[in-house]
Amino acid sequence: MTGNMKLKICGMKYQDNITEVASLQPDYLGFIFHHQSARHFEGTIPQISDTIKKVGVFVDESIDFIKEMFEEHNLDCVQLHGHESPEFCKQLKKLCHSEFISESDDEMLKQVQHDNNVNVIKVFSIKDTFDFSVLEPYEEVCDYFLFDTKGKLPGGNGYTFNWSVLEQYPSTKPYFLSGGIGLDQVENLKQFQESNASKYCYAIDINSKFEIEPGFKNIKLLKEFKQNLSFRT
Ligand SMILES: O=C(O)c1ccccc1NCC(=O)[C@H](O)[C@H](O)COP(=O)(O)O
Repeated sequence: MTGNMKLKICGMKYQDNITEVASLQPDYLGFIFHHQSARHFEGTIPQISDTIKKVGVFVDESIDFIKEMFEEHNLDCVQLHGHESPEFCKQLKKLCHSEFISESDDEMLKQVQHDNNVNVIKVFSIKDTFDFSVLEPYEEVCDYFLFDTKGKLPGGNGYTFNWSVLEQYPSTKPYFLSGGIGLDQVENLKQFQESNASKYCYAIDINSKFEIEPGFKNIKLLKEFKQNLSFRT
């Protein structure tokens, strides 16, 4: 079934480019807070539509650093690309824009904090096979899974994995499909969307295949991609 997925554009770096990409109305924009990445984000995120969720991408960072970036950039989601444990995700789930949830008895306060809570996206890298049992301890402590291609780098490797592995997906948790997705994958994506493997595929995540240079996105290619695949609004 086409037209039923959200779109995340990851690895945003430059102010004007962020504004231009945001005008295409993706559902998510990703900012990488990892110094070793060529897409490492510094500075201020310009004002963008409230309908676009801001995702902070982290690799084995401390809770304190994630919390600092979450507040400074008013992030909606935290994407964990390293070896973060289920316990770490559980701690992060408590993150919200007021403060960490206290053991308050005030139901109203709890509700407000709940609405402000971060969405945790835990990343797993796949090549040709994947042991899905590793997902089990994360089921209760994150909101989405993201499946990326295993490569030399923690992310942004620029090539796809064997999506048919996802036919064995044992969970009902919505997931992001990522890794090397470009215009050349449009036909494969349409086929994937028709297959059982995509039943819980919630969003498509794109990055390096739409760049003029690392972090600088090609608007023309992005428009073409959006036109070729209809996304859920
Ligand atoms: O893109 C990076 O440089 C990066 C570095 C470290 C951690 C994560 C990173 N990217 C996160 C993403 O969500 C990418 O969109 C994902 O890895 C797919 O990238 P690509 O293969 O280039 O489409």
